[in-house]
Amino acid sequence: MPARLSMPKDKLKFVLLEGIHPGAVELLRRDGYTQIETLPKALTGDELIDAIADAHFLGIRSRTLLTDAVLARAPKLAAIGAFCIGTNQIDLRAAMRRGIPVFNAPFSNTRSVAELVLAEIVMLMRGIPHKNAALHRHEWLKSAEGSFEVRGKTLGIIGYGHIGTQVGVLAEHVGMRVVFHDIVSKLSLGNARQLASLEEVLAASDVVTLHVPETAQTQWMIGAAQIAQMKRGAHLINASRGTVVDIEALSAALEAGHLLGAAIDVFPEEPKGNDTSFRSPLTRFDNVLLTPHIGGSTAEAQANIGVEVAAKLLRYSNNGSTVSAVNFPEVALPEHTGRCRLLHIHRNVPGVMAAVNERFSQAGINIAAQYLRTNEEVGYVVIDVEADASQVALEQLCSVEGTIRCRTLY
Ligand SMILES: NC(=O)C1=CN([C@@H]2O[C@H](COP(=O)(O)OP(=O)(O)OC[C@H]3O[C@@H](n4cnc5c(N)ncnc54)[C@H](O)[C@@H]3O)[C@@H](O)[C@H]2O)C=CC1
Ligand SMILES: O=C(O)C(=O)COP(=O)(O)O
Repeated sequence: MPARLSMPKDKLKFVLLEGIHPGAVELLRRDGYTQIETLPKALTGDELIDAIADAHFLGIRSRTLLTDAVLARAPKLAAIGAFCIGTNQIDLRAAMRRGIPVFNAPFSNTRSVAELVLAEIVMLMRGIPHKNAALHRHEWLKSAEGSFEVRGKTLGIIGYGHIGTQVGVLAEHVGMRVVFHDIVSKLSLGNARQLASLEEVLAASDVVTLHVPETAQTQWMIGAAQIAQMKRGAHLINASRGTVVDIEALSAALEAGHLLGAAIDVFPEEPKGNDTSFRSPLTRFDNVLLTPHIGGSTAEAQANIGVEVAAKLLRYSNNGSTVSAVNFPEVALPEHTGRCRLLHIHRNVPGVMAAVNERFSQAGINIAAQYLRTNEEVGYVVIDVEADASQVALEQLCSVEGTIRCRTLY
């Protein structure tokens, strides 16, 4: 039996994990939603399953793993908000097949990451992490050895997307030369140059910074062989995903003095919250600047993300719009004042739309407007009918073969 949702706002439950900004809660409340549960950390296992068992909308950040098995335990889930950029923590295809659109904030924290990386470039080139650690141990290391200006040095950017391009622009402002590698041919900003391969960028750079998403291709893409291709005395920055760099290989290169330093913000395994301790082979190196995945954690970014993603969930809940969903056919919709709106998510197989229209016609329901978008696996059709036909229309829709999910908006 496909999921059928047709409820007033105060019956719809939002669960927001991982300390999502209060601005999101405020926006939802202002719109009339009252059932909003918030938690400051990520959940796993039974705790996660219990928390989302009766949720209609779920908000997470980078830490909550939503596998198909987890999604299967949330039968009422209508949409997911990733209050961050990365969506690798969600099985997007499984969510799509279950009729659940996923929304994120594709650039609300871009600038925050870029600023942090710029600061790290300067800190690393001056050997500050090492000198700072020494001073905390009462050791005075006044020396120019291993300390360089960034002006005239080469920055290599791997992944020249939203963040990579911003980093490049900021780095040029302090006089750096910028080269980059991307799997896609990209418009170079400023004087940045796209080189022919990853190897060329690694070999040319004094600092290499990673800004790729987590994919099958980027997993462990920087290992012993790639680090060996970097210049002796270069620095590595990773504020992308923890699985992009082989930490053992990085440790070995630091131990051997091949790399002079590193700044690492993301780790293969990260604590679920601030009440859990952090362990990494990198904690033993003074010349490694470690930060607890805070590239996007600024007041500005979090406030913007809170409002942006909450607004996308609201739009989907109130109006049915899936514009900017990362895993779903995108349907942009006008207001449906005075009418009833039906949302129907179905498997994209021949005959579904014919069956929908036939049933409406047989039941004498007049369709005021119809909007359809499909991708290779699912179709999303939104149908506006006169308000008094809503119940019959919903019955008809839900019984169409191929239906994944249907819902009414008033
Ligand atoms: N540390 C933190 O707090 C934050 C980390 N992030 C991470 O940064 C990543 C990048 O963010 P954006 O720049 O907004 O993403 P984006 O999608 O705008 O850019 C990613 C770029 O990487 C390229 N790329 C993909 N696979 C590649 C490969 N195998 N080799 C080379 N290039 C490849 C893409 O073509 C694209 O140009 C996010 O996916 C997220 O994982 C994002 C925000 C905050
Ligand atoms: O936006 C992203 O992809 C990030 O990595 C930031 O994650 P966070 O919201 O800090 O858990």
